[in-house]
Amino acid sequence: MLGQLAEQQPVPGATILSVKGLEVSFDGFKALRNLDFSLAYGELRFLIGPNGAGKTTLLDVICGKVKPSLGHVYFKDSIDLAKHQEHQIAQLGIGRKFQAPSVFSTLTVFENLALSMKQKRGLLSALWAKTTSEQRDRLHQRLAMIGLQHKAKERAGSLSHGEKQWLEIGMLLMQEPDLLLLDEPAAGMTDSETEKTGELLHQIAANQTIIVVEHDMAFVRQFAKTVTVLHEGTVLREGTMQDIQNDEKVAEVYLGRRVERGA
Ligand SMILES: Nc1ncnc2c1ncn2[C@@H]1O[C@H](COP(=O)(O)OP(=O)(O)OP(=O)(O)O)[C@@H](O)[C@H]1O
Repeated sequence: MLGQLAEQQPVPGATILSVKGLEVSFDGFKALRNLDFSLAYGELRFLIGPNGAGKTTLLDVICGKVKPSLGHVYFKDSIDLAKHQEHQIAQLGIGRKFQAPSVFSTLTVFENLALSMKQKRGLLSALWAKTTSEQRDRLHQRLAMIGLQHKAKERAGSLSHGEKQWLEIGMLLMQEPDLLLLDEPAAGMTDSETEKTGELLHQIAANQTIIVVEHDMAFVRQFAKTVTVLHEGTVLREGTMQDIQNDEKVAEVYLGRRVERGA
């Protein structure tokens, strides 16, 4: 059942995720309130907002970590995500990456990717099993995409922070998710790593849909097409970065709250 749903074909321009009237309550405190949000296949959507706006909570609801008290979250039209557990949602095609990179540091870059491949085998058998030529092709494609071909045989622990982040994105991609949820993917990166990360996100968005939670406004300005601004648990504004930058209400909620990089 889960597998069948996950294999539905994407319809270009159609909605992959639809959130309506979402409310999340933590001991009576409404972290999200009456939140509506929708996303089309192939979008690269940036989610911004001041501290405590509800960005992480929204991602937590989408990946099943937090359950809503009201409203609904539909994936690919008919899948009610609130009814599924976190591991089922991952199988349905939603991949989440948290801010800190988590890779197997004593394994090589290639082994980390191979372990993450979508497969029915367990972790250990996946490590020892021979990869097929089709699988090896996929692994090399991903290695090239994340720019780590030359480091395939190096231990992941020896990579720079930025490289570890790309490796983890590559590992997520090996699961072939339709929707990726990324939490501040460029945090702590050098300027050139940040640039490469933005380019990588655009490459990924050619085939998959991405939501990026981001605080770095210079990064958002450079790479975002559509931005959703959250404030006090609901959507304050949505539009192009230019619209958002010229919006008085957005300026007001940000004012004095954060020193922006490159602002
Ligand atoms: N498990 C929890 N229990 C109680 N309150 C929580 C919990 N998780 C989040 N909150 C509260 O919900 C609100 C939204 O938090 P959330 O982490 O989603 O915001 P955010 O926009 O991601 O903020 P930041 O940019 O600082 O990470 C905050 O006031 C936070 O303190």
